[in-house]
Amino acid sequence: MTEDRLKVAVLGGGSFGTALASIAADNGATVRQWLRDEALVEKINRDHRNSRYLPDFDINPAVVASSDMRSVLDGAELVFVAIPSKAFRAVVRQARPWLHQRQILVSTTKGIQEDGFKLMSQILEEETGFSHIGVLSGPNLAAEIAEKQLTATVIASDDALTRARVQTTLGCDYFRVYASNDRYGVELGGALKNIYAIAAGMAASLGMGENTRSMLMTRALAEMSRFAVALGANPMTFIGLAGVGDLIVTCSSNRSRNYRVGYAMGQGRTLDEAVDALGQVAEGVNTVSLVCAKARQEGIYMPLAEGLYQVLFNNVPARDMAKLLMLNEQSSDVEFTLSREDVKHARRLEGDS
Ligand SMILES: NC(=O)C1=CN([C@@H]2O[C@H](COP(=O)(O)OP(=O)(O)OC[C@H]3O[C@@H](n4cnc5c(N)ncnc54)[C@H](O)[C@@H]3O)[C@@H](O)[C@H]2O)C=CC1
Ligand SMILES: O=C(CO)COP(=O)(O)O
Repeated sequence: MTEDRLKVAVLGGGSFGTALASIAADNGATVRQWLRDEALVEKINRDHRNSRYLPDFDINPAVVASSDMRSVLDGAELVFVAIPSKAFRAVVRQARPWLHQRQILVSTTKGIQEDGFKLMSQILEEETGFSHIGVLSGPNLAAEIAEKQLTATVIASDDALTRARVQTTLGCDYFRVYASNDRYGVELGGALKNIYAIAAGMAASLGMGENTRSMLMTRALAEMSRFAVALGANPMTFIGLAGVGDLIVTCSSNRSRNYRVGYAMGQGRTLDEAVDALGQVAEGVNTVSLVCAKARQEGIYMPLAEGLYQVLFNNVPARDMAKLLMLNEQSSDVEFTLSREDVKHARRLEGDS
């Protein structure tokens, strides 16, 4: 009967890759997980725990870890790539000899590549030329998934087979997989929200209140949507799980690594100290630089992202920046329901005042 089971490969031995591997195994798939660290491979296969990234949770014992990329990908029909954005392309290139047209490739990574401002599924497309490509994104703290807390996610792809296969492979009584055909919007939402999670962590550790957090999240959503519209994406996607849903969870939880970086900085740590103490990837640190550069280049108004950039990289104290922003911004509330002309007009008035 084993031959009938779907074969799933997960590239990446971090917390999210591990949580997804375990769900797929719970659902009856044959799951292999690739990671570089031999010692961790042995521990996962022996103890059925990822002691480095998810130490408190059992993994389904059917998940087999390996550092041999070829054996992990051999026969895999569905491949999840859960590798931080900085290493994403290199790992896909390493995998390329064992990838083939019929496979479904899904990125779970919420980041942007500097060169060409590429999202991860675009890298999958460029490196393989395959047609079954998707993105998994949503309010998905890995530790909560491992706890089997009720969770929802989005599989976004213009390919119906990719959407359906991921829904059946991961969907279960605690994990709901919604489908979207807006791959770009879903992926952009996941990357952008990390910026505001850092700002929310910072605001929390500076003792700012719930009104502040609510304002921050809502204006973040306006800013994300504005950026998305300027890049040709559908802002309506941002009112779904992969936009506002993910924004809420990462701006509210100290389980979010981006939030934790902001929190540590609010306590007086430098960016380097905060990132070192985390010991994992907080994609928002890199994303804020790339998004601000893009926004400046395209003339997109992004005061929150720009303010965070100044705090992170130009030593502007967070509290001073918050005061400055309060004086700066009094634009329209729900901007993406306005015409672009109205938005420009409001912006001109703001500039005059
Ligand atoms: N952890 C979470 O709660 C969630 C994470 N994500 C996204 O998933 C992506 C992966 O995240 P996690 O699994 O949490 O990552 P992680 O930070 O826990 O671990 C990343 C994994 O990638 C490996 N890695 C790093 N550089 C590598 C390289 N050059 N070659 C091979 N392997 C390398 C690390 O050794 C580690 O196994 C991130 O971009 C994140 O945005 C998405 C949803 C939830
Ligand atoms: O994207 C996430 C939850 O949806 C995880 O956020 P962090 O990368 O900030 O931990």
